[in-house]
Amino acid sequence: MRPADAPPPVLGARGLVSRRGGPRGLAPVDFELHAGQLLHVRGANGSGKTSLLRMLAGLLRPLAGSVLWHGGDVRRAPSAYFASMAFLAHGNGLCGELSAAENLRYALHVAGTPQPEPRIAETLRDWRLDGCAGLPALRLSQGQSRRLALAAIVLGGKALWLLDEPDAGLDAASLEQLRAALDAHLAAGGAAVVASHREPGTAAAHTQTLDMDDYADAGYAVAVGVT
Ligand SMILES: Nc1ncnc2c1ncn2[C@@H]1O[C@H](COP(=O)(O)OP(=O)(O)OP(=O)(O)O)[C@@H](O)[C@H]1O
Repeated sequence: MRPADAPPPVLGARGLVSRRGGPRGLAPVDFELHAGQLLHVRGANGSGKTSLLRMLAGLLRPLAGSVLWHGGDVRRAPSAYFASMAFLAHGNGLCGELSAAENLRYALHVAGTPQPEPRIAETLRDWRLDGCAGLPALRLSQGQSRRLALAAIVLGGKALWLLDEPDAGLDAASLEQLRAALDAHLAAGGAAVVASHREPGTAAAHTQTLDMDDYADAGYAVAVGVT
């Protein structure tokens, strides 16, 4: 049980039910995520991982339940929540005609987190995109596009990352870059929800697991891991 003076979780789901359900129907999801923690959402294709992330991102209205941000229902103070959150969907949200560097600047501007040019150049280097910074995004490979979208999330510096299969299409070096970015984000007090068929590779002490298959079998959600 949490001590009375402990801060509430940064993110929580209480009885959250997707109107899409999974293969076994509708079951409520509950979890609590504190600063410095990552929730790994795993499960079979169609088990509801994307639907859960879309509900957390405010893009899919739940059938029941609520999303809590610092203990308060996000519907009561949506601006504070959306200003603190970055969502990476299956698509990368790139503009094909703009160059990789222009896409990065544009994404940061739209997120309200513009960054100085040296930091943009440094991040492009970190993600091994400096060689294609001037290329139109439509010429980027699948993995390069994913890396660019991830670079925007990292550089944006939001407190909460919601990442739907961020590792899709990434090579070994980029997977390592993603793991390091997640570690740094958690170490800085950030939180993340990551849907993936792979283990995120973050320290066990900072990682919870929500298995959508278990919850589909049992009829309710289970979150295990750190307390
Ligand atoms: N746009 C939609 N309209 C209606 N049902 C949908 C829609 N998108 C997904 N579903 C259904 O919702 C359920 C959960 O799908 P979801 O995409 O959340 O699963 P997932 O666990 O992310 O799968 P995957 O691992 O294949 O990405 C599935 O039964 C799917 O058919």
